[in-house]
Amino acid sequence: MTGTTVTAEKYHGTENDFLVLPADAPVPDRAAFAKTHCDRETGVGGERTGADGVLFLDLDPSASPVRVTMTLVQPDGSIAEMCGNGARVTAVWAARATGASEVVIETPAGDRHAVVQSEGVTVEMGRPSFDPADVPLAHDADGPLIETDVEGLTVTAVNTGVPHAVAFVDDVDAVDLETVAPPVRHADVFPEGANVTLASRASLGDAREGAPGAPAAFRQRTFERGVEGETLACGTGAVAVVAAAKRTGRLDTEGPVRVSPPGGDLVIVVPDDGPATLTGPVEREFEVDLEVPAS
Ligand SMILES: N[C@@H](CCC[C@H](N)C(=O)O)C(=O)O
Repeated sequence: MTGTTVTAEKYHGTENDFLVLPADAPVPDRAAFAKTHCDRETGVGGERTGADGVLFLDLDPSASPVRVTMTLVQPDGSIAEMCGNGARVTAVWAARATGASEVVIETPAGDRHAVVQSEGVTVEMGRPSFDPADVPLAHDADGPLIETDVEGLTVTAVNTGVPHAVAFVDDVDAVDLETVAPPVRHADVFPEGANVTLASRASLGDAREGAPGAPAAFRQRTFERGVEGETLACGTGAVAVVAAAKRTGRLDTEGPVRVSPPGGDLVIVVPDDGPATLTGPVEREFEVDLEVPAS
């Protein structure tokens, strides 16, 4: 350790939790910073020790709408192309800094438009793609991967900013995700790896008190690449559930769908021909001074 500290903020979106730092914070080795402070046993303190990643945010308040470049450094030091819950956190962070309710978030997966309202933050998530080149799938894959066995799990592969292998099961809680997911996450068919997302139908009666109403509902669990474990929510995963449900004939709607990971409730819209949206709550937890590891 150098003895240098930086002030970070801790946020979560439906319990997918992140440290947030301005991009010009003096952190020469971002991967080392994320590995140190995201560790679930020895990382940053708080209600839950550690975090699911560090968001380095570069704000341009003079743009109209304001723009933020979002870089998510994950607990293993990798950089994710997109993060739905991280984008919601980014939008709230930018709104607090500028007073703006509309924010454009620049990500490696493209620009994402976000709107911050008291009832939740909505992020435009782009169009889900099943195209093998977009997921991406291995070059010898002969078409999209739809309801296909991969390492014992029947999955549908879709890119919603990052790759997801979605498996529909009777009960997400009955699956030992930490055992089932790693072979799929590392399967040869996914040359860049994949997040592994489980989904099962939920009845509307399962809605938590105060949850936004929606005509169809799924429960969701996701094992995330980069975290290398289950997170309490995954926004790109929630969009992947709805996109895969439509693609496999389980759902036929352009309207809102409630998707409930363990950390809360999200509302997803996947139009037949247009960008998906993700809506959900964001909370700012605290501010903390953290040591910067030597580079
Ligand atoms: N939690 C995120 C997804 C973050 C990226 C993922 N771990 C990957 O590497 O693909 C979300 O809310 O979308």
